[in-house]
Amino acid sequence: MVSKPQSPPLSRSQIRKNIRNARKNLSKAEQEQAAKKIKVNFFQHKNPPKNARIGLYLSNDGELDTSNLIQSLRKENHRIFLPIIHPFNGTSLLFQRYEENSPMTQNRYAILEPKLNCSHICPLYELDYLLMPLVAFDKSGNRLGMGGGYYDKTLARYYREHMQKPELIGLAHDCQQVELLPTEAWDVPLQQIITPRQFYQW
Ligand SMILES: Nc1nc2c(c(=O)[nH]1)N(C=O)[C@@H](CNc1ccc(C(=O)N[C@@H](CCC(=O)O)C(=O)O)cc1)CN2
Ligand SMILES: Nc1ncnc2c1ncn2[C@@H]1O[C@H](COP(=O)(O)OP(=O)(O)OP(=O)(O)O)[C@@H](O)[C@H]1O
Repeated sequence: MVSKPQSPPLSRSQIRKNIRNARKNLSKAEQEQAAKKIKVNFFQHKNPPKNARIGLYLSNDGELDTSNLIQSLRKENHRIFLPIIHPFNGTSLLFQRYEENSPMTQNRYAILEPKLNCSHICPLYELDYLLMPLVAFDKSGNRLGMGGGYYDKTLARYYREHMQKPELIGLAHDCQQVELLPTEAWDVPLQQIITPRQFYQW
């Protein structure tokens, strides 16, 4: 039998482009549904410790909307932290407390982040969970991000020093799953991924 010619595997940048388009094409109604389901799914599978410290993100570029989840976590007295692009090295992330009245500013990608206040920064190893944005994920928990390497660089430094906390959890739409991602040495795989439909754990 003649086997079908295989198309070459897509590159990281091609996958990034395709999946960014797919999630940007989700309708407003689909985004709202997804935001509600992710909240339900989170509390179904995770039982945060009392007054947990949770790293999160504010959605951009069709990412899964975290606003419902943030509201519910706050109601239960958990503490939310958002990424700030490091003011000195510009290549890694700091996590700063995000409250309802926190002063905010736009970063270089026009994403809102808390205005730097060193006394509100939480060291990574004191976060219980880090809920991370991603562009694509595969069946092994590999993660492809926006291409800045911010999370990879932040976690690489951290991983050399600490191992236990935080739990690394990706949040994504179901359409962001791909069969196999081409990986790089610096990629930090996720331990769990929550989508509106599924909970994956490795
Ligand atoms: N919501 C959210 N916040 C986040 C991240 C994220 O992925 N999502 N990040 C995760 O690391 C960091 C920011 N990383 C980003 C990297 C690239 C682009 C981006 O839009 N790039 C443009 C080109 C921008 C330019 O250079 O002008 C593009 O690719 O179209 C956005 C965020 C920190 N905060
Ligand atoms: N631990 C690291 N040390 C040094 N450079 C790194 C490290 N991690 C990533 N990089 C650099 O960052 C660049 C972007 O990496 P990559 O494409 O994996 O980012 P990403 O995972 O898509 O983005 P992000 O983590 O911000 O969501 C790469 O070209 C790589 O050279």
